[in-house]
Amino acid sequence: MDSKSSSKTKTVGVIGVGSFGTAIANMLASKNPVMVYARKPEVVEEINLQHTAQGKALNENIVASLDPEELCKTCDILFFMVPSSGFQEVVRNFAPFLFPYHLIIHGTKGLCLNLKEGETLDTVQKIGRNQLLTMSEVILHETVAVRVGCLAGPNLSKELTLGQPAATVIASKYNEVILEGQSLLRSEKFQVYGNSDIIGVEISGVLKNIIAIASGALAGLGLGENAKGLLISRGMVEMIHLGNALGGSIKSVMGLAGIGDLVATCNSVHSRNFTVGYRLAKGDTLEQIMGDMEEVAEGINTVRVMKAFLETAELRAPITENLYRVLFEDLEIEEALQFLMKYPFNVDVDFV
Ligand SMILES: NC(=O)C1=CN([C@@H]2O[C@H](COP(=O)(O)OP(=O)(O)OC[C@H]3O[C@@H](n4cnc5c(N)ncnc54)[C@H](O)[C@@H]3O)[C@@H](O)[C@H]2O)C=CC1
Ligand SMILES: O=C(CO)COP(=O)(O)O
Repeated sequence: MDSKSSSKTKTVGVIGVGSFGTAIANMLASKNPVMVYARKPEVVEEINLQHTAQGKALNENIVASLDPEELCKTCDILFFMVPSSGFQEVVRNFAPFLFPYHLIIHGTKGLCLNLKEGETLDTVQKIGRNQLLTMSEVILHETVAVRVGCLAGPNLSKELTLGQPAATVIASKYNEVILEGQSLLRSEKFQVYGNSDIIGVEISGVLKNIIAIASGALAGLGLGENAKGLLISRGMVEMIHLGNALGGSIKSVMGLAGIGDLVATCNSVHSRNFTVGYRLAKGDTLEQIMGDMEEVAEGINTVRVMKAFLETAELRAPITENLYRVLFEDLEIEEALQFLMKYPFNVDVDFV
């Protein structure tokens, strides 16, 4: 495989300058020059002239470009940090300029649908595993890139930006992707673990958002730590069964991307997903919340997608199913909670 990445300092690409993209770009820029891609000329100009992105401070080692071709020519290693809703479109814009020597790591905690033209989730209602794509699968479908990885774990961007200690997992089938990600991101304040189960790590990051919404709802109802402990442990079991059905291993849910991120996002007002649940419990409607939230809460779409997947998988996922009814069928949160409290869970640990 031919590679251009032999020089000591290499320019690393970051696609997306939202909360997470900015935090990761700053971390990468403490070791290497970084080129970020933004789609709006005013954002590119702000970064290049003022070293800020929508008001957030950026390392002076970071330059911005509007041009996917320039990023792909300049950078052998690209971090895709855009929400799942725009992921396929962005990857398609980059696809003509990507080669097998490129190494791609994404940080997106959502899913894409792989439906026939004209079909939507509303028209199909049920989906199977082959109609769902994780972001690494999108990259592999849309491009000639081979060395693909993901980054997931308890990584609330506000805490990363403050330089607080944290850790992440880089998952890939290719050890060189893990090693490269570790060498680019590892610092005194940021540990980087490796995992070869990329699907399990991606799915852990995706599914914990569902439980984070539910946790925010419990907090909004004024409930305490016992209820949260119950939710997180039953949520973990649900993630294990769903993750398994989607092709991930139990082990990945037990690690940083699963339990680690569950603990972080189920407890933090900095989590957008937690905030969605909290506001719902305080009486806001989903329309109001989505209307005034500037950043993406991936869990809302994930609940819809997983509900459609549950229609074909022979599985029950009571937290996801009840949250679906709260979000999309006007079930009161108190009623969903009562339903869950009466649910005939019996065995504590049924997955080992
Ligand atoms: N914010 C956080 O603490 C963390 C976020 N994540 C994940 O990272 C992903 C991105 O999240 P955030 O950065 O927080 O979102 P955000 O809402 O702050 O920013 C998203 C960025 O993507 C850009 N974008 C969206 N669609 C685009 C398109 N079609 N073309 C080009 N750019 C596009 C937006 O302009 C924006 O700059 C999500 O999947 C999220 O779950 C993962 C870990 C932590
Ligand atoms: O995934 C995250 C932290 O690890 C961020 O969570 P939110 O998307 O809920 O803000």
